Amino acid sequence: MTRTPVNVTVTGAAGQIGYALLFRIASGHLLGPDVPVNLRLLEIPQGLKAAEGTAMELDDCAFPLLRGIEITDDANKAFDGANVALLVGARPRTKGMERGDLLSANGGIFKPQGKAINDNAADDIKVLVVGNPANTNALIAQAAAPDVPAERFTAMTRLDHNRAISQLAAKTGAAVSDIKKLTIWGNHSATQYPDIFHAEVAGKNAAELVNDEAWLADTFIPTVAKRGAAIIEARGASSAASAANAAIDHVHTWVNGTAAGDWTSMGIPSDGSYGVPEGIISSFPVTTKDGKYEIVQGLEINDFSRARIDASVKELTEERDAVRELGLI
Ligand SMILES: NC(=O)c1ccc[n+]([C@@H]2O[C@H](COP(=O)([O-])OP(=O)(O)OC[C@H]3O[C@@H](n4cnc5c(N)ncnc54)[C@H](O)[C@@H]3O)[C@@H](O)[C@H]2O)c1
Ligand SMILES: O=C(O)C[C@H](O)C(=O)O
Repeated sequence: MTRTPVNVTVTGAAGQIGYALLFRIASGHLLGPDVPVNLRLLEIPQGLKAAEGTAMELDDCAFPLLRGIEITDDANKAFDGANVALLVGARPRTKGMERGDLLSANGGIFKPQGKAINDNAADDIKVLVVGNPANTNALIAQAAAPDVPAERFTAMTRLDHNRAISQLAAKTGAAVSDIKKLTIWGNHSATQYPDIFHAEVAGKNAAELVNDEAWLADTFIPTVAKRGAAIIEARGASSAASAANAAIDHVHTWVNGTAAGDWTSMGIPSDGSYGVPEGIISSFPVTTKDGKYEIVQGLEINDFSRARIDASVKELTEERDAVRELGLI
């Protein structure tokens, strides 16, 4: 049976994440090995020529699943009929710059893109915001798209989730595939809280196995939360291949489901669960099935976790208030 191609729009297609992302989408890693795709690449006018070069390379791969590529600087065209939108294009943080500084610079990008999604995308559109500050950019885009169900707007904390798995595997000597039920709470920023109290390492509770609160507080949490800055310091540019990989993981899991006995982390509009104010886009533990996600309920939150979740949520509410004052939501 021939499947109808899925329209996947990528903004910032000529950037470094775009370059690491597009080839994996076209080769079937985003949606599955039997799902054909049409790529729509949105760039600013200065980025169009480089996007055309990337499209030439995509052609040269002769990917069987890639049915078409369109390149444009017009958001209405880029999101026309889009089923999946990866909002990557933004101004990356550079050395010494705090993510809060990016709010106004990036707000101007995500409001019009949210409106273009509202007016043009397919009814089943799923949006992942990667461009920083990702959670609040997702909120801006979502607020500009009142006709799209709010839960379709998500922000990427999967890179943080993957980083935390890798650090925990290194500490315990376990394989990454043995680590389950890890959670990133809050903002994709240095205040995020990677939580191992419910995580399992080969079926054993991770926090009990590690049994080292000093390592948790002084090594694990800061290493995961500041990894983005450490990569900028080392590479002179923000993470690209690992970010693209996490974007692939996020959408693949959203569409294809979480494995039994595991969950993932996604930045999603809060429904008030775990005391996170309704409406802000915060990272939660979620399971996914049939293209929908649900927050994992009933987890006991200890005092150590509560203080850290609250701190990250406070930052998110401050970002929301700031963009509200700027008239962006
Ligand atoms: N959420 C995460 O985990 C995570 C991880 C890594 C990077 N990021 C963020 O992803 C974003 C992109 O990173 P990058 O390294 O690819 O940056 P980059 O500068 O290499 O590429 C960004 C691209 O976006 C384009 N662009 C800018 N404004 C645009 C607009 N209005 N419409 C369409 N395209 C536009 C630029 O022309 C450029 O080609 C940054 O904000 C970065 O901080 C997020
Ligand atoms: O913080 C950044 O700008 C870098 C990126 O979000 C990352 O986590 O690698």
